[in-house]
Amino acid sequence: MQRQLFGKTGLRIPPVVFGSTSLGNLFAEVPDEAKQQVVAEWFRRVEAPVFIDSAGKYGAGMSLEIIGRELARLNIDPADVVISNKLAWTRQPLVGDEPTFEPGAWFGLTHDARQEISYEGILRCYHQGNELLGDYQAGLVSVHDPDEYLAAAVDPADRKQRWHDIEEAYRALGELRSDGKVLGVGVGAKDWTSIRHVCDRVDLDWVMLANSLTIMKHPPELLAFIEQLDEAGVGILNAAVFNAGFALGGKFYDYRVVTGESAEDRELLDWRQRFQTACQRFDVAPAAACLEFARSVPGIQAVAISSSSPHNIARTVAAVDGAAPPSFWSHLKEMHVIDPSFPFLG
Ligand SMILES: NC(=O)C1=CN([C@@H]2O[C@H](COP(=O)(O)OP(=O)(O)OC[C@H]3O[C@@H](n4cnc5c(N)ncnc54)[C@H](O)[C@@H]3O)[C@@H](O)[C@H]2O)C=CC1
Ligand SMILES: Cc1ncc2c(c1O)C(=O)OC2
Repeated sequence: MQRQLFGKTGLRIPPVVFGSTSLGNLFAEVPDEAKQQVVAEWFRRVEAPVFIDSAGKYGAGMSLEIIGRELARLNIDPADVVISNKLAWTRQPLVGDEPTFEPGAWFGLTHDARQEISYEGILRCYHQGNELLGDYQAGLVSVHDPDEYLAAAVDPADRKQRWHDIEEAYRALGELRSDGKVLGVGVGAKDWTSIRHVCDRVDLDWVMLANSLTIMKHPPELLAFIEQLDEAGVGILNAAVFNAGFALGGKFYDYRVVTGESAEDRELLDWRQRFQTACQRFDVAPAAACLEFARSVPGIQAVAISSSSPHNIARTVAAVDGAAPPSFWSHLKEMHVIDPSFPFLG
């Protein structure tokens, strides 16, 4: 498993990094036992230092808390782990029965979360994250989902204010970097055009794309942006490369349920059918195809995968080093399962 230099962070990272939404009960309450096994599997399947992606939002701090607890239980040396914490939400006491943020997404939470994007707010996210991590610390930090923060603007003046908040948050993160507290500053978002906007205004070391460059979706404009990032020496993590599980048969596509009722949904289901048929014909595991595709564009150093079950981690990690035959990729292009003009693979 070949490690690569990660943007301007100075870190050498493995081709697979571990996402941790499931430790925060995204879409389902995962038993604590399974979470313990998931963290242990990370260290069994990838040579240290292992790279973990988390966020204060994941389970309103639950994901960070469990990471800290399990690393300590496994006696992991802090030098053997890199934790990337996406900042924007702080843990708050739970008032009432249900958390108020992202209803329907998180299950079995003990806390609520509040969005805090500003100079002071982002520092609160950072410090609280390190408290939740206990003996460990975030070595990388980013602003989480600036796309959603901007999309919530009610008018142009509000949007301008929100950009100001984001820039102030980055001013604070830049200080953490120049003080030597963190190794790099980045961004994590599902709308890659918002990442491009941030890159135009802020000096980033790395970015995390989510739901954006996948076997299902790979617009040429994004490929051009990735090339630009690569030339500028900005690191790239590719996340949610199964489009939140949809490509593998899950019911969520980019974190919304596909019911099959709209024309768009029918197209998605039709795509999946054609993808699965091709995988069967060439005897390629769908997850392996998604992972190879997600790493095929130069400039991407790693994919972020998350798992609610400890059982598929070994398989997923093994798949990252595998390669499907070129004939499989040309077939996907011929069948328009992937864009025939995609310049890599096959
Ligand atoms: N805004 C941001 O910055 C975002 C960051 N992320 C990061 O990326 C990570 C991965 O995203 P996910 O939400 O997990 O989306 P994903 O596209 O990786 O899909 C995950 C789903 O696929 C399943 N799965 C994983 N490996 C499998 C296998 N080998 N066989 C069958 N099923 C398998 C998982 O159990 C889960 O249901 C997150 O944990 C997070 O760290 C994800 C989304 C947004
Ligand atoms: C809004 C939202 N939905 C799902 C996910 C994230 C997110 O920010 C994330 O970072 O990982 C999965």
